Amino acid sequence: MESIKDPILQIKDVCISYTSSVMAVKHVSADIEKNSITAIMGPSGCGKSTLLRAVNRMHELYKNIRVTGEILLNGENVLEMEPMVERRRIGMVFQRPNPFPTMNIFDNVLAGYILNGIRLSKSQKEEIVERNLRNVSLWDEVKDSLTKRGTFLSGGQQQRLCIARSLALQPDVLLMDEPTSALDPIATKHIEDLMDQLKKEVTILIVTHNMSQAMRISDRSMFMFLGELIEYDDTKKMFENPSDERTRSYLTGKMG
Ligand SMILES: Nc1ncnc2c1ncn2[C@@H]1O[C@H](COP(=O)(O)OP(=O)(O)OP(=O)(O)O)[C@@H](O)[C@H]1O
Repeated sequence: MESIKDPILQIKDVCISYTSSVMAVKHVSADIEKNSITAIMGPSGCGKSTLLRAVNRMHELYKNIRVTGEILLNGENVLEMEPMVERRRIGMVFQRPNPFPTMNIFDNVLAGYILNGIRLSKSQKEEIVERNLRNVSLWDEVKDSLTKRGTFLSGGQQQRLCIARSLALQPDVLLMDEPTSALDPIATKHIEDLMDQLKKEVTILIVTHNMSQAMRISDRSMFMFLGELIEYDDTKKMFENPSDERTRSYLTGKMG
Protein backbone atom coordinates (compact mmCIF):
# COMPACT_ATOMS: atom_id res chain seq x y z
CA MET A 1 0.00 0.00 0.00
CA GLU A 2 1.17 3.53 -0.74
CA SER A 3 2.05 5.47 2.39
CA ILE A 4 -0.76 7.64 3.67
CA LYS A 5 -0.12 11.34 3.34
CA ASP A 6 -1.48 13.54 6.10
CA PRO A 7 -3.03 10.82 8.30
CA ILE A 8 -5.60 11.95 10.87
CA LEU A 9 -4.89 9.02 13.19
CA GLN A 10 -1.56 7.27 13.69
CA ILE A 11 -1.31 4.06 15.68
CA LYS A 12 2.33 3.54 16.60
CA ASP A 13 3.69 0.31 17.99
CA VAL A 14 0.67 -0.25 20.25
CA CYS A 15 0.73 -3.22 22.62
CA ILE A 16 -2.17 -3.97 24.97
CA SER A 17 -2.20 -6.56 27.76
CA TYR A 18 -5.06 -7.38 30.09
CA THR A 19 -2.77 -9.40 32.33
CA SER A 20 0.96 -10.01 32.34
CA SER A 21 0.37 -13.34 30.58
CA VAL A 22 -2.01 -12.22 27.80
CA MET A 23 -0.95 -9.72 25.17
CA ALA A 24 -4.17 -8.98 23.27
CA VAL A 25 -2.65 -6.49 20.80
CA LYS A 26 0.95 -6.87 19.67
CA HIS A 27 3.02 -4.03 18.18
CA VAL A 28 0.31 -2.67 15.93
CA SER A 29 1.20 0.33 13.75
CA ALA A 30 -1.06 1.91 11.14
CA ASP A 31 -1.79 5.36 9.70
CA ILE A 32 -5.42 6.16 8.99
CA GLU A 33 -6.36 8.56 6.22
CA LYS A 34 -8.71 11.45 6.90
CA ASN A 35 -12.27 11.06 5.56
CA SER A 36 -11.88 7.38 4.80
CA ILE A 37 -13.49 4.21 6.12
CA THR A 38 -11.13 1.57 7.50
CA ALA A 39 -12.44 -1.89 8.37
CA ILE A 40 -10.77 -4.01 11.04
CA MET A 41 -11.32 -7.72 10.45
CA GLY A 42 -10.07 -10.96 11.92
CA PRO A 43 -11.22 -14.06 13.77
CA SER A 44 -12.84 -13.86 17.18
CA GLY A 45 -10.39 -12.93 19.93
CA CYS A 46 -7.74 -11.43 17.61
CA GLY A 47 -7.81 -8.06 19.40
CA LYS A 48 -10.03 -5.92 17.16
CA SER A 49 -12.26 -4.53 19.90
CA THR A 50 -9.34 -4.15 22.29
CA LEU A 51 -7.52 -1.98 19.75
CA LEU A 52 -10.63 0.05 18.95
CA ARG A 53 -11.38 0.67 22.62
CA ALA A 54 -7.84 1.97 23.21
CA VAL A 55 -8.32 4.57 20.49
CA ASN A 56 -11.20 5.93 22.57
CA ARG A 57 -9.49 5.29 25.94
CA MET A 58 -12.29 2.90 26.89
CA HIS A 59 -9.56 0.51 27.98
CA GLU A 60 -9.27 2.63 31.10
CA LEU A 61 -12.42 0.89 32.32
CA TYR A 62 -10.36 -2.29 32.75
CA LYS A 63 -8.39 -2.45 35.95
CA ASN A 64 -5.03 -4.02 35.17
CA ILE A 65 -4.83 -3.29 31.47
CA ARG A 66 -1.54 -1.95 30.12
CA VAL A 67 -1.19 0.00 26.89
CA THR A 68 2.16 1.01 25.41
CA GLY A 69 2.95 2.88 22.20
CA GLU A 70 1.25 5.97 20.88
CA ILE A 71 -2.08 6.77 19.27
CA LEU A 72 -1.87 10.18 17.65
CA LEU A 73 -4.90 12.22 16.61
CA ASN A 74 -3.73 15.07 14.39
CA GLY A 75 -0.30 14.56 15.92
CA GLU A 76 -1.49 14.68 19.56
CA ASN A 77 -1.23 11.58 21.75
CA VAL A 78 -4.76 10.41 22.59
CA LEU A 79 -3.42 8.36 25.51
CA GLU A 80 -2.24 11.55 27.21
CA MET A 81 -5.18 13.81 26.37
CA GLU A 82 -7.74 15.01 28.87
CA PRO A 83 -10.37 12.20 28.67
CA MET A 84 -13.26 14.67 28.18
CA VAL A 85 -11.48 16.40 25.28
CA GLU A 86 -10.53 13.09 23.73
CA ARG A 87 -14.11 11.72 23.90
CA ARG A 88 -15.46 14.79 22.15
CA ARG A 89 -13.01 14.30 19.31
CA ILE A 90 -13.38 10.52 19.00
CA GLY A 91 -16.93 9.14 19.07
CA MET A 92 -17.98 5.53 19.45
CA VAL A 93 -20.96 3.45 18.34
CA PHE A 94 -21.48 -0.01 19.79
CA GLN A 95 -22.82 -3.34 18.62
CA ARG A 96 -26.16 -2.98 20.40
CA PRO A 97 -27.92 0.34 20.00
CA ASN A 98 -27.82 1.98 23.42
CA PRO A 99 -29.91 5.15 23.54
CA PHE A 100 -30.17 6.47 27.07
CA PRO A 101 -33.41 4.85 28.30
CA THR A 102 -34.48 7.72 30.53
CA MET A 103 -33.97 10.40 27.88
CA ASN A 104 -36.30 11.34 25.05
CA ILE A 105 -35.13 11.40 21.43
CA PHE A 106 -34.32 15.12 21.52
CA ASP A 107 -32.14 14.80 24.64
CA ASN A 108 -30.50 11.63 23.37
CA VAL A 109 -29.05 13.59 20.44
CA LEU A 110 -27.82 16.21 22.91
CA ALA A 111 -26.60 13.69 25.50
CA GLY A 112 -22.91 14.45 24.91
CA TYR A 113 -23.55 18.09 25.73
CA ILE A 114 -25.88 17.37 28.65
CA LEU A 115 -23.52 14.86 30.28
CA ASN A 116 -20.52 17.18 29.81
CA GLY A 117 -22.41 20.10 31.37
CA ILE A 118 -22.20 22.19 28.18
CA ARG A 119 -24.94 24.81 28.11
CA LEU A 120 -26.77 25.59 24.89
CA SER A 121 -29.58 27.97 24.01
CA LYS A 122 -32.96 26.59 22.94
CA SER A 123 -32.29 27.51 19.31
CA GLN A 124 -28.81 25.95 19.38
CA LYS A 125 -30.31 22.74 20.77
CA GLU A 126 -33.00 22.67 18.10
CA GLU A 127 -30.46 23.29 15.37
CA ILE A 128 -28.10 20.53 16.61
CA VAL A 129 -30.92 18.01 16.98
CA GLU A 130 -32.41 18.67 13.55
CA ARG A 131 -29.07 18.78 11.72
CA ASN A 132 -27.82 15.55 13.25
CA LEU A 133 -31.07 13.65 12.84
CA ARG A 134 -31.12 14.75 9.20
CA ASN A 135 -27.52 13.64 8.90
CA VAL A 136 -28.52 10.07 9.81
CA SER A 137 -31.74 10.24 7.74
CA LEU A 138 -33.91 9.94 10.83
CA TRP A 139 -35.44 13.40 10.99
CA ASP A 140 -38.51 12.70 8.84
CA GLU A 141 -39.24 9.54 10.81
CA VAL A 142 -39.04 11.07 14.28
CA LYS A 143 -39.65 14.81 13.96
CA ASP A 144 -43.14 14.46 15.47
CA SER A 145 -41.97 12.18 18.29
CA LEU A 146 -38.97 14.05 19.69
CA THR A 147 -40.38 13.95 23.21
CA LYS A 148 -40.81 10.18 23.15
CA ARG A 149 -38.17 7.89 24.59
CA GLY A 150 -35.43 6.72 22.23
CA THR A 151 -36.06 3.15 23.25
CA PHE A 152 -39.47 3.13 21.52
CA LEU A 153 -37.76 3.20 18.10
CA SER A 154 -36.86 0.14 16.02
CA GLY A 155 -33.34 -1.31 16.39
CA GLY A 156 -32.13 0.32 13.16
CA GLN A 157 -33.63 3.67 14.13
CA GLN A 158 -32.05 3.41 17.59
CA GLN A 159 -28.67 2.76 16.01
CA ARG A 160 -29.07 5.80 13.76
CA LEU A 161 -30.03 7.81 16.85
CA CYS A 162 -26.82 6.64 18.55
CA ILE A 163 -24.81 7.68 15.50
CA ALA A 164 -26.53 11.09 15.59
CA ARG A 165 -25.64 11.36 19.29
CA SER A 166 -21.97 10.71 18.49
CA LEU A 167 -21.93 13.07 15.53
CA ALA A 168 -23.58 15.87 17.51
CA LEU A 169 -20.25 16.56 19.20
CA GLN A 170 -18.60 16.90 15.76
CA PRO A 171 -15.89 14.33 16.37
CA ASP A 172 -12.90 13.94 14.04
CA VAL A 173 -13.09 10.16 14.23
CA LEU A 174 -16.02 7.78 14.65
CA LEU A 175 -15.28 4.28 15.96
CA MET A 176 -17.87 1.62 15.23
CA ASP A 177 -17.74 -1.79 16.88
CA GLU A 178 -19.85 -4.12 14.74
CA PRO A 179 -22.58 -1.48 14.46
CA THR A 180 -24.93 -3.56 12.31
CA SER A 181 -24.54 -7.02 13.77
CA ALA A 182 -27.79 -6.69 15.75
CA LEU A 183 -29.74 -5.28 12.80
CA ASP A 184 -31.75 -6.79 9.96
CA PRO A 185 -30.50 -6.50 6.35
CA ILE A 186 -32.62 -3.44 5.51
CA ALA A 187 -31.50 -1.50 8.59
CA THR A 188 -27.93 -2.63 7.86
CA LYS A 189 -28.12 -1.31 4.30
CA HIS A 190 -29.42 1.99 5.63
CA ILE A 191 -26.45 2.36 8.00
CA GLU A 192 -23.97 1.34 5.30
CA ASP A 193 -25.36 3.96 2.89
CA LEU A 194 -25.18 6.48 5.68
CA MET A 195 -21.53 5.73 6.42
CA ASP A 196 -20.62 6.48 2.85
CA GLN A 197 -22.12 9.97 3.20
CA LEU A 198 -20.71 10.55 6.68
CA LYS A 199 -17.13 10.03 5.65
CA LYS A 200 -17.21 13.47 4.05
CA GLU A 201 -17.31 14.82 7.62
CA VAL A 202 -15.72 12.19 9.80
CA THR A 203 -13.09 9.45 9.57
CA ILE A 204 -14.55 6.03 10.33
CA LEU A 205 -12.85 3.01 11.85
CA ILE A 206 -15.17 0.00 11.94
CA VAL A 207 -14.76 -3.47 13.42
CA THR A 208 -16.76 -5.95 11.39
CA HIS A 209 -17.13 -9.70 11.17
CA ASN A 210 -18.95 -9.31 7.94
CA MET A 211 -16.48 -9.55 5.08
CA SER A 212 -18.93 -8.52 2.40
CA GLN A 213 -19.72 -5.45 4.47
CA ALA A 214 -16.01 -4.59 4.69
CA MET A 215 -15.73 -4.99 0.94
CA ARG A 216 -18.80 -2.84 0.27
CA ILE A 217 -18.06 0.07 2.53
CA SER A 218 -14.37 0.38 3.37
CA ASP A 219 -11.54 2.10 1.55
CA ARG A 220 -8.88 0.18 3.45
CA SER A 221 -8.90 -2.97 5.53
CA MET A 222 -6.83 -4.36 8.33
CA PHE A 223 -6.56 -8.07 9.00
CA MET A 224 -5.61 -8.98 12.57
CA PHE A 225 -4.66 -12.42 13.82
CA LEU A 226 -3.67 -13.39 17.37
CA GLY A 227 -3.13 -9.74 18.32
CA GLU A 228 -0.95 -8.87 15.34
CA LEU A 229 -1.80 -6.67 12.39
CA ILE A 230 -1.00 -9.10 9.60
CA GLU A 231 -2.04 -7.01 6.65
CA TYR A 232 -3.29 -3.48 6.02
CA ASP A 233 -4.09 -2.44 2.48
CA ASP A 234 -6.59 -0.97 0.07
CA THR A 235 -9.70 -3.08 0.53
CA LYS A 236 -9.98 -4.01 -3.14
CA LYS A 237 -6.35 -5.10 -3.26
CA MET A 238 -6.64 -7.10 -0.04
CA PHE A 239 -9.73 -8.96 -1.15
CA GLU A 240 -8.47 -9.61 -4.67
CA ASN A 241 -4.88 -10.38 -3.91
CA PRO A 242 -3.89 -10.59 -0.23
CA SER A 243 -0.16 -10.60 0.47
CA ASP A 244 -0.29 -12.97 3.43
CA GLU A 245 -1.47 -16.56 3.38
CA ARG A 246 -3.32 -16.07 6.69
CA THR A 247 -5.33 -13.18 5.23
CA ARG A 248 -6.16 -15.32 2.22
CA SER A 249 -7.37 -18.21 4.38
CA TYR A 250 -9.54 -15.90 6.44
CA LEU A 251 -11.04 -14.13 3.43
CA THR A 252 -11.80 -17.40 1.67
CA GLY A 253 -13.52 -18.77 4.77
CA LYS A 254 -10.89 -21.36 5.60
CA MET A 255 -10.16 -19.74 8.96
CA GLY A 256 -12.16 -18.21 11.77
N1 LIG B 1 -11.63 -7.96 29.92
C1 LIG B 1 -10.72 -8.83 29.49
N2 LIG B 1 -9.88 -9.43 30.37
C2 LIG B 1 -8.94 -10.32 29.96
N3 LIG B 1 -8.75 -10.66 28.66
C3 LIG B 1 -9.56 -10.11 27.75
C4 LIG B 1 -10.58 -9.17 28.11
N4 LIG B 1 -11.23 -8.77 26.98
C5 LIG B 1 -10.62 -9.45 25.96
N5 LIG B 1 -9.63 -10.24 26.43
C6 LIG B 1 -8.74 -11.09 25.62
O1 LIG B 1 -8.05 -10.29 24.70
C7 LIG B 1 -7.98 -10.91 23.42
C8 LIG B 1 -8.60 -10.01 22.36
O2 LIG B 1 -10.01 -9.86 22.60
P1 LIG B 1 -10.92 -8.87 21.77
O3 LIG B 1 -12.27 -8.86 22.39
O4 LIG B 1 -10.24 -7.58 21.56
O5 LIG B 1 -10.98 -9.63 20.36
P2 LIG B 1 -11.94 -9.39 19.13
O6 LIG B 1 -11.10 -9.61 17.92
O7 LIG B 1 -12.63 -8.09 19.23
O8 LIG B 1 -12.96 -10.57 19.29
P3 LIG B 1 -14.50 -10.69 18.87
O9 LIG B 1 -14.50 -10.65 17.39
O10 LIG B 1 -14.90 -12.02 19.41
O11 LIG B 1 -15.23 -9.55 19.50
C9 LIG B 1 -8.68 -12.26 23.58
O12 LIG B 1 -7.68 -13.21 23.84
C10 LIG B 1 -9.56 -12.06 24.77
O13 LIG B 1 -9.75 -13.27 25.45
